[in-house]
Amino acid sequence: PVQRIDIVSIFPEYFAPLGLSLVGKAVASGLLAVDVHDLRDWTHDRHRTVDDTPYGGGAGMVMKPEPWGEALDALVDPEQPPVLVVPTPSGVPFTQALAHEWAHEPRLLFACGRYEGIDARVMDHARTRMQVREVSLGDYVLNGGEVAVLAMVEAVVRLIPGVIGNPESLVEESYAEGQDGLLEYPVYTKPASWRGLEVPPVLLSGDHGKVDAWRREQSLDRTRARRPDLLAAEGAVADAS
Ligand SMILES: Nc1c(O)cccc1[N+](=O)[O-]
Repeated sequence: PVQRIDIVSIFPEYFAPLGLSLVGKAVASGLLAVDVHDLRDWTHDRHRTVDDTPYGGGAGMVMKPEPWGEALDALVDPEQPPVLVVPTPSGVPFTQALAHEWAHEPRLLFACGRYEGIDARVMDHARTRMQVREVSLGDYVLNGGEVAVLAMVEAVVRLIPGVIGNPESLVEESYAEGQDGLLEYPVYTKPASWRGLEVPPVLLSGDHGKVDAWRREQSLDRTRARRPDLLAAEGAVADAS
């Protein structure tokens, strides 16, 4: 499983929360090392410049290749190169399957770029010495990759055996799926009545068959309403079988 995660960003303070969460516990228990680096440590000019205007024109700024090249030179061990993960809106979708895949990698290096992106030659050059994964968390505009890296690091680290107390190996688990690719059903706990709102009586019936049936119906209703795309995939499987 993952033993070492490096994160490079011009906002290293963004990753302070990692020390609090389950990631912090995993690091404290020696399960893995997580190191955050300031990209500007690999600049040499007075203003510690990391970006410049785009060739070909256009708005915004692009991250210069030199600092990234030097950062990767410093952080990549040729004997055990990491998977380089670059969050970008132009990436392939990040999925639970990818989280599982990366949880098996001994080393991961997350490169946080600004929205307009990192000079493409950085990824091209990196591909000569490590696997490079350009991934997107979703189709919305962020100002940089830091938020995406926080999400991806959590998704990956929680899968490492021993991190959330699950001694077994990387158990295959679905993402939002309650069962069979459907969304989770609604959940309830005490009190049975709250502000005039009652817990669905079936859940208090003690009839596990009825509870299971009710939950499946709820999952189906929710999936139809919120994620018809999952049903299409489900349907496709049904058709194929
Ligand atoms: N969407 C977005 C962005 O706008 C900037 C950096 C990373 C991402 N992303 O991973 O989805």
